[in-house]
Amino acid sequence: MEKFQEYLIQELPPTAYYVPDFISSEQAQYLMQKIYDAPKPKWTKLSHRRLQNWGGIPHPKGMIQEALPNWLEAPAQKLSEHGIFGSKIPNHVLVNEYQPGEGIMPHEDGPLFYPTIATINLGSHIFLDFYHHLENSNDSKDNEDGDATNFKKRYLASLLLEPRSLLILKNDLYTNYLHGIQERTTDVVDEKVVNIKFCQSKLGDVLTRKTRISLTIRHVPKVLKVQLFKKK
Ligand SMILES: O=C(O)CCC(=O)C(=O)O
Ligand SMILES: [Fe+2]
Repeated sequence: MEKFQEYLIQELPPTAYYVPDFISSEQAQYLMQKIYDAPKPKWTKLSHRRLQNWGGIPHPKGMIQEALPNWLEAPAQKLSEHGIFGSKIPNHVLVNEYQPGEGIMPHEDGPLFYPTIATINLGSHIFLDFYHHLENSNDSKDNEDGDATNFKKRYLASLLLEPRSLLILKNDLYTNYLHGIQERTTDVVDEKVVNIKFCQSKLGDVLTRKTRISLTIRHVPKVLKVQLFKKK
């Protein structure tokens, strides 16, 4: 992890690292091609994004593990060599695709995962927003305001995720805060974007979203050692 020390985001609770230009344009192109080469049924369409699940489906009783394809194994391996997952090797990758105007509700990633997530960003910028948990915000009683107002009050800060960057989230920020992506087609870079010094964009820029892909790389500790089909 020492390698990434210069990319620590001091303005957020521990711990976030934002590494610009983590992969080359060629590597980005290659990953995108592999993602779009996947057969159509590999995509799960949700109402505000679509996704590909690689490595198995995480489940409280344990994930029935499938080997990662080579094109995902390589970046997963590289990340574990950096010590991002302690001694663990990532065994799960969720690919998310967002069209402009799509996003993901504020949420936490939960107990099925080792509490670290590494995200490789492709295609377009996006803002990842962080929120306090209800019990940590100043006014925990105004639940009735409705979700939108509520989240406005609980909003903490954002990271601008530019294409080819790597984001690492762990510790308190992973466990005790929510993250989400607002459903917008443009984003204005303001002082709430706390990683701007690592970005190409500048304060005041208005950024138009294009199709964005994220590779969220994780370690699922609980796996079932079952073999459904005997290998010949
Ligand atoms: O697309 C992203 O960067 C965030 C996705 C996310 O939060 C998740 O898959 O849990
Ligand atoms: Fe998440």
